[in-house]
Amino acid sequence: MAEVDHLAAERATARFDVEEMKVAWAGSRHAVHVADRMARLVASDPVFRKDNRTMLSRKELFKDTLRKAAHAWKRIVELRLTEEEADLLRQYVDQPGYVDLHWGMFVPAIKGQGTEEQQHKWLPLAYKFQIIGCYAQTELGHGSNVQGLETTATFDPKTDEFVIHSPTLTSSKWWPGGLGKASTHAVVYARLITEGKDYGIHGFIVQLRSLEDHSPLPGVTLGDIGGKFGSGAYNSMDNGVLRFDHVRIPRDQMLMRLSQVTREGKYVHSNVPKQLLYGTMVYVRQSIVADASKALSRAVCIAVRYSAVRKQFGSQDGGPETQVLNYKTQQSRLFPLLASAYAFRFVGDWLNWLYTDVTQKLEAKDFSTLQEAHACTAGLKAVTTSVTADAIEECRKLCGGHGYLNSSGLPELFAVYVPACTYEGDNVVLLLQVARILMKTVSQLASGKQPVGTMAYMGKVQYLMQCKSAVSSAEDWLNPDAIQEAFEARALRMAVNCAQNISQAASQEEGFYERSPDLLEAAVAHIQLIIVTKFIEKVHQEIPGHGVKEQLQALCNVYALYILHKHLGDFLATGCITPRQGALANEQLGKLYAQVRPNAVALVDAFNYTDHYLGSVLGRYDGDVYPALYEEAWKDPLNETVVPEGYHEYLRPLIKQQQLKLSRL
Ligand SMILES: CC/C=C\C/C=C\C/C=C\C/C=C\CC/C=C/C(=O)SCCNC(=O)CCNC(=O)[C@H](O)C(C)(C)COP(=O)(O)OP(=O)(O)OC[C@H]1O[C@@H](n2cnc3c(N)ncnc32)[C@H](O)[C@@H]1OP(=O)(O)O
Ligand SMILES: Cc1cc2nc3c(=O)[nH]c(=O)nc-3n(C[C@H](O)[C@H](O)[C@H](O)COP(=O)(O)OP(=O)(O)OC[C@H]3O[C@@H](n4cnc5c(N)ncnc54)[C@H](O)[C@@H]3O)c2cc1C
Repeated sequence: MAEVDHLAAERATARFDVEEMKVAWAGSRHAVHVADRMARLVASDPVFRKDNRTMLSRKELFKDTLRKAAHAWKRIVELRLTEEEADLLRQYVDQPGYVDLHWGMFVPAIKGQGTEEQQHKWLPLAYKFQIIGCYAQTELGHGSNVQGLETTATFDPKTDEFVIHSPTLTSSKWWPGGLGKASTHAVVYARLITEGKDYGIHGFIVQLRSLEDHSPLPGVTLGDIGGKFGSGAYNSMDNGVLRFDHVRIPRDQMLMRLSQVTREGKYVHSNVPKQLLYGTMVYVRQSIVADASKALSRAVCIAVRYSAVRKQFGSQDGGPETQVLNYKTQQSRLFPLLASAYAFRFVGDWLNWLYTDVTQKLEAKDFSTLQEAHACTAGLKAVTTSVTADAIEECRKLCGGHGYLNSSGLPELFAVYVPACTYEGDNVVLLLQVARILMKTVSQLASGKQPVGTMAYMGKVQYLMQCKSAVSSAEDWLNPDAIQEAFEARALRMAVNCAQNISQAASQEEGFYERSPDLLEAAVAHIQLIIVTKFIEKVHQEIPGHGVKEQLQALCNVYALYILHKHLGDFLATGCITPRQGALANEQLGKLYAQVRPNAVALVDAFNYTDHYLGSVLGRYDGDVYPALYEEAWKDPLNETVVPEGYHEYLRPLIKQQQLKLSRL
């Protein structure tokens, strides 16, 4: 706890129990305690220091990542941490590295697509780090179009092996994290060819490097793909390139849970949907939604605390300067982001529940919710990451000039975060998947088929296509039913409009192609409806703690009315609300901001982030920003010498030359 709390006055104005809000945010009292313990464990360990990260060269940064990963593993083993604790510890170490892909994709790919026998063989090795794995799907020529991958895995019945080969330059694996320098193994996605026939993409476990000296195995060419956006940031990750020259692996290293190749080379597909091959991506997409709320809440925490500390301009009578957080413009930019952080947190929890539920159903051979899981993970991944990336940049601007300094933590957070809009599925490509499912659902309405899950509202088509909002005062917008109906009507009408336009095209495919910009917007409207709905449902639950429910209610309304205001064109164009009702929503939004203002600092305190995890002099818990900024500046390598290197070569001769010229005048 800080000795001098420059934000004490702010904390004193909070009208709710912050400790109970921590529980609402984390999900349970247990979750708060575990997270707290792990965060402090990391913060107090000098090996996990990260304040100098942006000043390291790529090589130093990579070595630092290896050191931190090894140290984290040592602590996990020494302290006998549970899986939950270990995951949190890695999260608080907060440095992208090969372990993310090892635990996050390699292990889940084997769990999801390997037979029991294969899991039995490979998982213990992975669990003990006797092998390190990555997920090698994307190629130089194709990422989004998975069916377009070119790497081949040709079965050779003579030796009972697959021959893995990269036939072209564009078939080189390109991007997999952990591949460049660290991984010994990969799950490689390749076209399976047997008995002369191409059966499409399948996963194979392939060893890449020697377990003795880490050198590439014969036929394997691999390395790092080079520096990436920003200093520090994602450059700690060794995203890699990989080519195979007829590399042989035993037949039983094909992941055979979904389909098999027999000893004779016969291809057998189990009676399951082929999309289960994409299961690892679905799993990671749902984790990315939870991750979005973490990244967004970090940025918002920095911007809110700093905005409470920072003062600009005085009152007209020469009184004290105004905290920038008191400016209505600052509030209207910042509070929707604060509300979005909470919204993403709760929708992330719900998505995690949905994913678990679908997984259990799949194990019981019930595939009925597969489409729902795909639409929700793809759509929520796309919307939450796009919003978060933009929001981090907005938080940088909200912090003025100081936000541009590395010591604010925001440039690095942005650089680390933006690829989330691309990896695990480009956001536009994923939203078009949602749109495809929306169009399918609309086309089935006429046949009387009742949509289910998050599409169920479309079943109310008769009503939602013609309903008119009953809102007649700003307060009416506090009614969750009014919000829900407006969002449902907007999403449905946008989808139906798209479907009608597509039906006028020469073919469904051509119509979809022509209307894809509108389809994107319809998909976003549908996903925003899900986020609003899940927030409303959360607030309807019993939530203990003085004032906690009221604050969440206010944030829920901020989120919904902000989206309504931002996308007013959609709501008006589809006739769901009138311009007057739009203006009333904006009026209500202003009142809600005033309600959030005294609680803002406490609402970000409830994220319970240590100063180490935040990594920002502007976001310090104690608000003592200026001495910290001043001190940080002196740590820059440029300040190691008073006179800079290069002075004698470049500055002195220049100055002297000018002096000489002047003296000749
Ligand atoms: C590792 C991190 C761990 C934890 C995360 C925690 C925090 C995150 C922090 C950091 C993350 C760290 C690192 C990131 C690592 C990144 C890794 C990667 O990027 S791996 C590579 C990912 N690649 C992609 O995502 C590719 C995107 N493309 C696709 O998914 C598909 O090709 C696409 C869906 C676009 C198209 O597929 P295609 O087969 O061509 O199908 P089509 O459109 O015709 O659809 C056919 C049919 O299938 C249905 N469908 C498609 N996808 C799925 C799915 N996933 N599940 C279920 N069903 C699916 C589709 O709806 C259609 O159905 P119908 O036939 O119409 O019924
Ligand atoms: C930091 C990072 C880490 C990664 N880690 C891994 C990893 O561990 N393993 C792995 O296998 N891969 C990894 N990837 C690769 C990643 O999954 C792909 O980059 C991603 O799926 C996007 O594919 P792409 O690069 O082919 O983009 P492209 O598909 O080439 O996208 C280029 C543009 O085309 C547009 N576009 C493409 N198709 C369509 C369409 N049908 N309709 C409309 N517009 C379209 C996109 O919206 C985009 O604007 C990583 C990528 C990054 C950046």
